[in-house]
Amino acid sequence: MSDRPSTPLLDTVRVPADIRGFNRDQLRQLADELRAETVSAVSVTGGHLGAGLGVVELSVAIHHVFDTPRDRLIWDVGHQCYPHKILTGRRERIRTLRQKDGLSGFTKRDESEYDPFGAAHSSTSISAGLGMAVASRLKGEEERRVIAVIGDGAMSAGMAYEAMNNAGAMPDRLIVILNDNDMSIAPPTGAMSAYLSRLISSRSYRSLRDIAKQMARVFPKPLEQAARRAEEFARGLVTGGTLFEELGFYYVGPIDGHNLDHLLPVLLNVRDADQDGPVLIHIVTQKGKGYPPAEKAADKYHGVAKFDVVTGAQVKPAAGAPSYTNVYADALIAEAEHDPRVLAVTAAMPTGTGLDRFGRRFPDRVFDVGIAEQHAVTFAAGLAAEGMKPFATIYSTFLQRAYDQVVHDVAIQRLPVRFAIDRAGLVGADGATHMGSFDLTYLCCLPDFVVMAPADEAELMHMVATAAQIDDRPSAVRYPRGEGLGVPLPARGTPLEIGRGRILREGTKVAILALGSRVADALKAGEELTARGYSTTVADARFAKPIDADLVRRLASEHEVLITIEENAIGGFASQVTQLLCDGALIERGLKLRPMMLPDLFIDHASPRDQVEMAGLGVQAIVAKALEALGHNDVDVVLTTNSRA
Ligand SMILES: Cc1ncc(C[n+]2csc(CCOP(=O)(O)OP(=O)(O)O)c2C)c(N)n1
Ligand SMILES: CC(=O)[C@@H](O)[C@H](O)COP(=O)(O)O
Ligand SMILES: [Mg+2]
Repeated sequence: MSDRPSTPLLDTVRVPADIRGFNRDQLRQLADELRAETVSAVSVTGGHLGAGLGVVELSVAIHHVFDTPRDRLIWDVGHQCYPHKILTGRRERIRTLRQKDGLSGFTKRDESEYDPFGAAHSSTSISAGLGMAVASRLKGEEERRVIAVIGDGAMSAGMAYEAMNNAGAMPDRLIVILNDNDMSIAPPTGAMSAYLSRLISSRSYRSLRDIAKQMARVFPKPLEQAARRAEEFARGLVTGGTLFEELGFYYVGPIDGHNLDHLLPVLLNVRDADQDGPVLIHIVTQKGKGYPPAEKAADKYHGVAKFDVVTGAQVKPAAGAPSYTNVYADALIAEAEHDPRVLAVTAAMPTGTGLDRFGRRFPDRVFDVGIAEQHAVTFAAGLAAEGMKPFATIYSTFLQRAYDQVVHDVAIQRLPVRFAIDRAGLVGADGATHMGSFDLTYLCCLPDFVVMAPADEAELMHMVATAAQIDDRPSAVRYPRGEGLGVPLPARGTPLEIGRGRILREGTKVAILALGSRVADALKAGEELTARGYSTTVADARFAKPIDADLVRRLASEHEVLITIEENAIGGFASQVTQLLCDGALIERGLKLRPMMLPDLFIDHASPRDQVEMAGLGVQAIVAKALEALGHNDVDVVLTTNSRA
């Protein structure tokens, strides 16, 4: 039995086809129930709330008007899709959101036919939608609509403009709904955001009559009675070209995205018009709409922990060690106090990266460039070319988008951009799309890059100080999501010798050379192995590139088994180590080398602890790996020490 609250209309909805015959009053009631159900579900799972609350009416309206899943509906980013999931056959599982084996927090193709395109990184919807529209035309399909819903924040990214530039010159019918809530995760920045605000304030909301007039002008075949009547008034009405019209879109709006009386006729008209070319419907909504604690919060409850529905109070984690993010911010502040050239760049993630903290201390030295990772990197390259010390502070997963900029604009020119890569490794509930699995691979292959990973938060401070001093080439420090280990912190980091690791525990038979977030578990595994009679050395590599060649050679020549371990996919740290050992022929001399890394699969949402186990990188897995190398096959490792993953 489900513990979901009973809701009279929502209970009758299993799939969107069930609401196609609803009248407006029923749709309004459905929207109210859907909002309450969304709040109730997220209160027990945590997750992205504010964005979904802002598109409740839109979700109802789209599924009422369009023939989903035959018509394709793409949610940009996908973090606003919980109401959509509830309406599309996933209500029974909605309280499993973001948990192991539960529903994803984003749209996902293999989860439902109502999710025709997966997302989680922003600003992909117009491109994907255009591809689908063109495919539909080429296949000769009849009347398949494609709808892309994109937020004002996502509209700040280059990909959205690349897609509009393409779509505006194509004959294909693509319906883009710009969901403008004047929010990104933080308040939006940039000239486009200011333009949208001006567009809204210069036109205010369209009245129904205004909308009808505008539609009559835009679409030659207005189907609604209201629109037909309004057509008479519409002749000669010139609304002035918006940027979108200049790009070849039919622009409709701005309209109140919470008002079904306005949304429904507009969507119906757009659905039935036989107009060629793309349409952009500009709707204005409120992030967090209808749930007072979210409406009042500065972040509109973008992402929340579990919370009390009545008060909105979120469950606070027990006070623990400071997060890597905050330690990074403090370390950067400490560097910036000593050097006015230290600057920080974020791509729309000021809170997630800790740069809001830095910005409170140095408001003129932090740059939020919007959801624009590619630009962020090349902007930082420009700063570095002029002698500044930019810290491009970007989540590992989002830096993927800017890879050519990292290679072409930074690395080839040896520009000393400092990459502070947050959320490196396993990230938990956001799942496969947000894993920081690849940064070591994609950075360590670049000539001359310095790549560091701290074993704890004090090490992070030292690595930030090291990066601040590296003036002749690019460098990166990658660190995990969440809390540090609670070690004492200096007021300011001390620069490290580049390419030098450190021994943390001396042994004779097994050596574990660990990087970054895996060092702590490596130490526990070393303790366990030693307790079992296999004297174990544990070393912290500190640098994934350049690796400490002396240390690696020493570990390889003095031990029977050498394990490397990192929270990254193949091609990262281990690849550097094996290359060195192959060159030195140490492997041929009988070394049992066992590289441990993330497995060759995309790891879905689960708790970080579960993910470490799923990845086979926990304490038990390390111990088992060593025992297997020593010839003990099929060992079922039960830890004898206090070591836990
Ligand atoms: C490429 C990329 N960079 C950063 C993010 C992090 N991110 C997720 S949602 C979001 C804000 C999106 O704002 P908007 O599109 O307006 O949606 P809203 O939350 O306001 O509904 C950001 C920056 C991301 N998902 N993808
Ligand atoms: C949707 C999105 O991309 C962000 O909201 C992301 O989920 C934030 O992740 P953190 O919680 O790790 O900051
Ligand atoms: Mg927004």
